Amino acid sequence: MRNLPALDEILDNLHVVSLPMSVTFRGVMHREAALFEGPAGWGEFSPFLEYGAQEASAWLASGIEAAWEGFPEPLRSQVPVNATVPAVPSSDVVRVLEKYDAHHTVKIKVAEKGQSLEDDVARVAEVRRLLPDAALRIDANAAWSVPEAFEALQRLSDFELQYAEQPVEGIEGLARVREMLRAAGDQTLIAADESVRKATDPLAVARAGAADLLIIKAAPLGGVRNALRVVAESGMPAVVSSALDTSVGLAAGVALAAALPELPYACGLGTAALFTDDVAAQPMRAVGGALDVRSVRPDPQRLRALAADANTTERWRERIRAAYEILVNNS
Ligand SMILES: O=C(O)CCC(=O)c1ccccc1C(=O)O
Ligand SMILES: [Mg+2]
Repeated sequence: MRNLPALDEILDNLHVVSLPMSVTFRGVMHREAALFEGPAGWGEFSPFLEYGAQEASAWLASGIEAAWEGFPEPLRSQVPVNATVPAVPSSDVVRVLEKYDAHHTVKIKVAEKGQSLEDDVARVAEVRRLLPDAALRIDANAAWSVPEAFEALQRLSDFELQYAEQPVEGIEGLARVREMLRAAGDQTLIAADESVRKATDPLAVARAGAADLLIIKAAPLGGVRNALRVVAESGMPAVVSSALDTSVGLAAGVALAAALPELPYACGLGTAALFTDDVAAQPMRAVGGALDVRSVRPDPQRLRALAADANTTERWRERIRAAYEILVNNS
């Protein structure tokens, strides 16, 4: 990436925070993130704890873009967002939906470890019962096998899903599920997420024709400009999403959604609703099911109140050093 700041410019002004959540997501009740300020604004570095330095380096490039370059010109002033329902028991669906102020589009997590297809069907059925007119999508995070995905999507087709996100692992898997559905007369759209953001080549899915849609996230794709390039080169419809970011990271997602020539789907940028506290005085919270396109700066008092402990902070500083090393070697 161009204009890499010095490592100390990032580390000297680093704020590591731990945000409390009101519902478990990816098995955790807290989300850790490192935030830093540069001449263009604030950037976020929040790769998940199990990610290695190579994968994390794209997230650092994204934070550096936000803080040192800023974002491209927006083409719209608001972006629609979906509500996200984690893999909760169906009896908790009402409580989760109440956290969102609008429900035109809902993404439901499925295929969680330790749960059954019946749990997923019950959760989706409950959302559909409560919201007969909403657009519903599911996300399996690559957890089904091909036969499991085929069975699950056939069972779920009664609920008229807008699309199914990463039902199985891998580009071939996606292509196979899609073919099996089409052969059975099922037109459910398939979206690729992990096969874009964790792939060495984010365009391989598009080239293989393995999916109908791409899920596009600023941080794992190395920033807003890189993500825009992936969408343009793919020639595919894109859905902008995020990764349980703080409001600083969500602002990058919003900037990406705002700069895309076409935005045919509501964005997965509504997850600030799942936190009980956030770094900004005015968090990136949707109003009327949409987010305003704007910059976010953390509130110093909130940064102090949400600061992670010394060990956690040192662990994040070390992750930044390792990720930075990779960016330097690639530049
Ligand atoms: O897209 C959304 O609605 C919210 C974001 C989301 O689901 C997510 C959040 C953290 C990590 C992975 C994912 C994912 O899309 O797989
Ligand atoms: Mg996903």
